[in-house]
Amino acid sequence: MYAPNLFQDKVALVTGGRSGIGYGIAEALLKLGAKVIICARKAAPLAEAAAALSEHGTCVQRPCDIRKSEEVEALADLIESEFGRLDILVNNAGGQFPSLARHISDNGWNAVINTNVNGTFYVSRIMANRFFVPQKSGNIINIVVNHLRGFPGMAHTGAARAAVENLTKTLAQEWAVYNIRLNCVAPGTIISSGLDTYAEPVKALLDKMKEENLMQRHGTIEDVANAVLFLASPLSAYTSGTTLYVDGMDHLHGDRMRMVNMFR
Ligand SMILES: CCCCCCCCC/C=C/C(=O)SCCNC(=O)CCNC(=O)[C@H](O)C(C)(C)COP(=O)(O)OP(=O)(O)OC[C@H]1O[C@@H](n2cnc3c(N)ncnc32)[C@H](O)[C@@H]1OP(=O)(O)O
Ligand SMILES: NC(=O)C1=CN([C@@H]2O[C@H](COP(=O)(O)OP(=O)(O)OC[C@H]3O[C@@H](n4cnc5c(N)ncnc54)[C@H](OP(=O)(O)O)[C@@H]3O)[C@@H](O)[C@H]2O)C=CC1
Repeated sequence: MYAPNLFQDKVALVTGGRSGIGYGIAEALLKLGAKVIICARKAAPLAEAAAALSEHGTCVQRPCDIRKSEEVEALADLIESEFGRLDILVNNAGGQFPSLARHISDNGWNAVINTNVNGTFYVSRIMANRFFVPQKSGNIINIVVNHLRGFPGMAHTGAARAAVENLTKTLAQEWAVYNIRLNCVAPGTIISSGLDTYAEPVKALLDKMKEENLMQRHGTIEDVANAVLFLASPLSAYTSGTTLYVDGMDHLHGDRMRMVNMFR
C-alpha cells in the first residue's frame, strides 16, 4: 500500500534487527528503498540476518550491546563512514523474562532496565547528537509493549517501557526544534521469535489471550512493521510524542490480571 520508493535515499538503523520483529521492520524498510543498518549482541546470527536481508537492498550490520554506550558510539562511526547520515532509528532491541516481582533479583531487574531504558536512551542520544541534530531532521520509533494496565508477571518490563514512553514524550518536545519526531509502537502479543522464549504456563496463557482477543488472533510481524512504516514516513508528519497500539485492542481489556493467579 506504500509507494515503492517511499524511503529512497533514506538510511535507517534497526536495533535488534537480527530476529523477529526487528528483522521484519528492516525487511519492510529495505523493500521500500531504505538503506538499513542492523545491530544485536550475537555476531553470527546477526551476520546471517544481514546477508539474507541484502537480497532486498543495502543492509550492513555491526554487533552492538545497546547497554554499552561506547559500542553505540562505534556503531555511529560505522553509519557515518558507510552512509554519512541517518534518517530513521527504530529502537526495537529489548526484552525481559516472566517472573512475579518479588522473585526478581537485583541483576534480573537491572538487566531489563538497562536493556530497555538505558539502551534506548543511549542509542537515541548518540544518534541524535551525531546525525539528527546536525541534519535538522530525524525520526525515532520506540518499540514498547502494551503496559497500559500495569504488567503483572513482568513488573520490570512494565516499569521500563513506561519510562521509554515518557522519555518519548519528553524528547519529542525537546527535539521538535530540530525537526525530529519520536513515537512509540506498543505491540500486543505478536507471533515472532520472541514468543519462543516462553515456556508453560505462559504459553497456555498466550493461547488463552488469543481466544479472548476480540479479533481472535495474535498479531503478526507485518502488523507491527506496517505501523512503523507509517510513523517513519511523512504520512505521519504531524504526529509526535504518541503511542500507536498494535494489539487488536488488548489494551482495552483486563485479561492480564489472570496471570497473577497463574503464578500464585
Ligand atoms: C508473564 C506474562 C506474560 C504475558 C504475555 C506477554 C505478551 C507478550 C509481551 C512481550 C513479548 C516480548 O517482549 S517477546 C521478546 C522476548 N525477547 C527477549 O526477551 C529477548 C531479549 N531478552 C534478554 O536478552 C534477557 O531476557 C534479558 C534479561 C533482558 C537480558 O539478558 P542478559 O543477557 O543481560 O541477562 P543474563 O546475564 O542472562 O541475566 C541477568 C539476570 O537476569 C536473570 N534472568 C534472566 N533470565 C531469567 C529468567 N528467565 N528467569 C529468571 N531470571 C532471569 C538472571 O538470573 C540474572 O540474574 P542473577 O541470577 O540474579 O544474576
Ligand atoms: N513478540 C511479542 O509478542 C512482543 C515483542 N515486543 C518487543 O518487540 C521487540 C522485538 O521482539 P521480538 O522480535 O519478538 O523478540 P526477539 O527476542 O526475537 O528480539 C529481540 C532482539 O533484540 C536484540 N537485543 C536484545 N538485547 C539487546 C542488547 N542489549 N543490545 C542489542 N540488541 C539486543 C536481540 O538480539 P541479541 O540477542 O543478539 O542481542 C534480538 O534481535 C522487543 O523489544 C520486545 O520486547 C513487544 C511486545 C510484544
